[in-house]
Amino acid sequence: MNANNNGIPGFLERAIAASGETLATLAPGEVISLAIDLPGSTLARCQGFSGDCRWVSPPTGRAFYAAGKAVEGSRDALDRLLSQAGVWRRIGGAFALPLAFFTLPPATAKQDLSFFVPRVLFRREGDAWSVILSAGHDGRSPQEIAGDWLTLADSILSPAGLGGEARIEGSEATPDETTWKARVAETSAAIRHGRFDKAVLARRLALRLAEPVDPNRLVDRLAAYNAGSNIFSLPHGGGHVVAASPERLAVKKGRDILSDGLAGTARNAGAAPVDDAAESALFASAKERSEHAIVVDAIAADLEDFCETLERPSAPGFMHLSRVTHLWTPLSGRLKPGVGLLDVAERLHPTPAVSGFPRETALAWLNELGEERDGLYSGVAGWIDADGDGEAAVVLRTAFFAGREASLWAGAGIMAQSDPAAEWMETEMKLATMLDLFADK
Ligand SMILES: C=C(O[C@@H]1C=C(C(=O)O)C=C[C@H]1O)C(=O)O
Repeated sequence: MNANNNGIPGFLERAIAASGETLATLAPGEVISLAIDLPGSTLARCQGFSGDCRWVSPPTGRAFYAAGKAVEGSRDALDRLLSQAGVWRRIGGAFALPLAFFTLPPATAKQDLSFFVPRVLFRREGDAWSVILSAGHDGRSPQEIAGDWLTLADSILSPAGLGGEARIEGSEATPDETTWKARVAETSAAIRHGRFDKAVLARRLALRLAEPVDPNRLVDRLAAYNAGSNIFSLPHGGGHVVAASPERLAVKKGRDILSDGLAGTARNAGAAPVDDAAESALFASAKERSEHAIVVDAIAADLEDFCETLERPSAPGFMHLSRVTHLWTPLSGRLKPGVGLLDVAERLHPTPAVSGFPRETALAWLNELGEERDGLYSGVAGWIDADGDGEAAVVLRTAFFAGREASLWAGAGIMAQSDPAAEWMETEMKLATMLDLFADK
């Protein structure tokens, strides 16, 4: 066992042994989650975590470190788990509700929601730590399940692997700069002809790395520079999606719901915390303000259907990030009884911040231009607990890593008066969030 574990494995072994009889009753279709509050601050001294899934949210003091999949599936299966306590049996743990991770595809794709419940998940809420061990019915004996939990727990509590130096050997932009700028001009012309109001054009930067990198290390480094964002790494399509997302599509706690209207971008040079001139120009720009208003109006219209009350600030504020500043309008409401986080996320996604407006016309236009977003860029990633509370983030400032290949994406909201060179610069600044991971190598 790992030297940094501070007696956690022994503690887990005893807790698991006490639940052995319940494990033996696991029936087909059921999931059992054993939630154990961990003693004191032993985990705070841990020198890094591993695993194949993590979610870190510095502003809330929340972090999840997870490994394995106890069960996975689509929205129906997740609804069944969430709605029937008898199907997702929870044992122990004062506050440590079990949880699932879920994703929605990129704005331009049409797949459904998918989810998984990790086998082992360490959960931090401020100073409180717990571990949630989950198992689906797969024919294994209680002893085998227990052994697997302990092995995975031990692997998570090991510092992240070295994983090579993140040095870039080569890169390729698709489409190239000239083609992308021409697309921007074409899009603005289509808007002036009245086809739609806004479209979010994106582009890909493919990197070839000298060696594979450990996504866990990337998350740690992103957290150091993007402390206001949700930073995560999720297993996806044979690799990992890593992101530092500034945009919360939906956050639900009890019946309170929150959604970020985020659109309109200026540079944030990084030398000073805030670039005042760029910020004032952003606020004063008719183009940026209407691009922003389209997003806020669309989110508000969708939330109205779900909410008893909805609050919406009359003017946007600013969200300052490591490389850019955005116009930001947080909307908050009280949900009607029975409305779930997944209902809200599925309705809002994709917002005009990542697709355009009206949604279907803008998406048809992107399709015509041949934009095929990969990884989870402009999709959604989130977590939901057994009470139905959780968070859905828009997958932005992101890259998909598989072996030595990385695929980075960024986009910009195109309006009638867009300047192709300025929009290209905006995508460069957005890409820099992920490129900064490699800059000092
Ligand atoms: C599309 C992206 O970001 C979105 C688009 C923005 C804009 O057009 O101003 C700002 C924030 C995000 O909602 C991206 O990061 O790729």
